[in-house]
Parts: sequence; C-alpha cells; structure tokens
Amino acid sequence: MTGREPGGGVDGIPAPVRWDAEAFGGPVVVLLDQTRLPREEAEAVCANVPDLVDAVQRLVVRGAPLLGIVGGYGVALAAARGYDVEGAALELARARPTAVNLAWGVERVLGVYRAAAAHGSTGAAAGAALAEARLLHAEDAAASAAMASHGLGLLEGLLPAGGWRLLTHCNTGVLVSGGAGTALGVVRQAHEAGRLRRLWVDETRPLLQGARLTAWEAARSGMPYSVLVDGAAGALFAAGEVDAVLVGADRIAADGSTANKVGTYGLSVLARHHGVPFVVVAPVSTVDFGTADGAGIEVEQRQPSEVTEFGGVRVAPAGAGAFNPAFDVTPPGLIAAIVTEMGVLSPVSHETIDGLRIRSRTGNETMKP
Ligand SMILES: CSC[C@H]1O[C@H](OP(=O)(O)O)[C@H](O)[C@@H]1O
Repeated sequence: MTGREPGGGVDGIPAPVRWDAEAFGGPVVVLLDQTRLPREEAEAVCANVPDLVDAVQRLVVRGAPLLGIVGGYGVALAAARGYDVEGAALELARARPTAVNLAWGVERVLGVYRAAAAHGSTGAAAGAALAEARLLHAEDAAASAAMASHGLGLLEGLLPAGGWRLLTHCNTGVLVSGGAGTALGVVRQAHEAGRLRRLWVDETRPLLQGARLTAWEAARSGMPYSVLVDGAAGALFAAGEVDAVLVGADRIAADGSTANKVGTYGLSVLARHHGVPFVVVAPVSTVDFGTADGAGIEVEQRQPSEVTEFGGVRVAPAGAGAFNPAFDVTPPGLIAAIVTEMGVLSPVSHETIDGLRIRSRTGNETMKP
C-alpha cells in the first residue's frame, strides 16, 4: 500500500493544503508553495482571501480538484474571519477561468453557508461552511482512490501483460488533489501493482509542472521515470515506447471535449496516429454540464513573460510577442476513455462500462451522446 500519512500526504509528499485554526493566531489556509518545489518545501499561509486569490493566480496552489478544495476553504476562511463572504466567493470563483472545480467548490460551500446563515448565527454558518469544506476535501481524497482503482482496471483490460510504459503531461498527483491525484494516481497504483516499467514525464513548458512536480512525486514514490522535453514525445511514439497516455482535466464539456494543460491536444493526435490509448482521468466535479462543447470552454491566457523568459532571464528578444494559453481542448473523438470516481466513462456514449450515466449535480441533464 502507498505510504499514506495520517491527515493527508502520500509517500512522504506533504498534503498541498490544510486548514489551521491554532498555529497562526487565527484561522488560516496553509498551502504547500508549488512554485518553490522541488528545491524547497515551503508553506504559504493565507489569512485572507486576497492572499488566497494571489496564490491561485501565481500557481502557488494549482490543479483542478485542488482548486475546488481551496475554493471551499476560501469561503470558510472569509466566514470564519467575518469578511464579506459573498464578495470573497466572487473573487475566488474568478481567480482562474478554466478549471470548473474552483467555482464549483466555492458555490458548494457558499450554498451551505447561506442556508445556515438564513436560519442561525453567522458563527454557526461559519462552522457549517468549514464542515462542508472539510467534507469536500475528504470526498476528493476518496475520489482519488476510486479513480486509481478504476484506472488500473482499465489499463489491465487495454494493455498487454507485463510492465507498461506510460506517458503523462503536466502534474496530476498528490499536488492537485485531496489524495493521490488523478492521472498520476492511476500511475502510482500501477506502480504499486508492479505494472509500471517506465513513466515518461513531459516537462510541460512553460512552468515545468512535469519536470518540477511530477518528477518530484515520482521520485518520492520510487517510480522508474524519465523527463523529456515536450517536443520529444513524438519520437517516443514513433519508437513504439509508449503503451498509453494518461492526463488530467480542468474542464470536461457536456460532449466530452476536455480542456487540459497546453500540449495535451497534440499528445492526443500523436496517440491516435500511433494507435495508443489516450485516457483522461478526472473526478466528476470536473465535468461541466453547463458548457455544451469545447468551443464554450474559456481557455486562460497567461503572461507572455512565462514564454519569453526562463528563470527570470529574458531569452526571447525584447518586444517579442508570445502565445501562452494555459490549456488546450481535446475533442471527444480522440479520447479512449474518461476515468472518474464513478467509473470509466466512454467520451462518446458518456456511459460508464456498467451503463451508469454520469448525471449533473442537479440530477437532470446527462452527458450528451
Ligand atoms: C488533474 S488537475 C491538474 C491539471 O491542472 C493543471 O493545470 P495548472 O497546473 O495550470 O493548474 C493541468 O491542466 C493538469 O492536468
């Protein structure tokens, strides 16, 4: 079994977020600062919502499921400290536009706060908000475990016996969830089952979530891994060195179109060309039934300096323009399967293998065929 520490964390990888009401003279949200990994394991302590919004926007904390958890804790923080909860919820929900989980986590805890405030004191409402944020956190940990199990079962059905060579993009492990992660959680489960021959880690320019964060997690978990520049993935496919691609998601539209870290779409085209399964792993909280298809997904455009500079040093000529979308969108036709905590979803029929349709949280719409 993976070495899971009590209170979060896996294989010596600290939990990326925690609530602390004691150690800092009042309620705070404590984040593992992902901009400083892997060189140092530093914490960012957020005692107010502007600091939390800044941390989200600078990717101190990042990754769709974790953004949902942090959004929930942010509402609880505003309530606990007597800030304007409605205003705080608005600021948090729009801190980054693509990952639907952020707004979902904010809205879920805000709804509990509003209901409690309507029938009781603001103190009781603050307590209800924190309890819901903690529940959301625990649910995501359970979702991670379920996705890892469903994902391993999918790979066992898709891939030959023996060791697998799996390629992943960006970071989708402990650092993006309440548990062991999404796509990297499946890889970790394959490793624990003795089925991981090699993990190919796309460095993932420009912020290097792969080379910095996935490599750090893989090392902590003792996985056999190699880092590659994003542009080298094609050569690996051409050499027959990739058995499957596993990626996360930031928003899955109702037709199965999937927004994920920029570079994901190109991998799906390579995978299709080379007959390699391309698998998305994401909790149902990433599915957005309110967005019909990929054209409706807002893709975050980030600062040009992330592309024209490296390590704070300008590498492109002064005045160079830059195209720096944080994500791209993969059409459902290029996705072999979407692994969720409820089961493995076909992106075309939108039914899990046992025929369970994924329904919206309001229970009426379903993913459209
Ligand atoms: C499974 S959530 C991780 C997801 O989020 C990453 O984006 P960012 O690092 O900008 O938060 C990337 O899209 C990952 O797949």
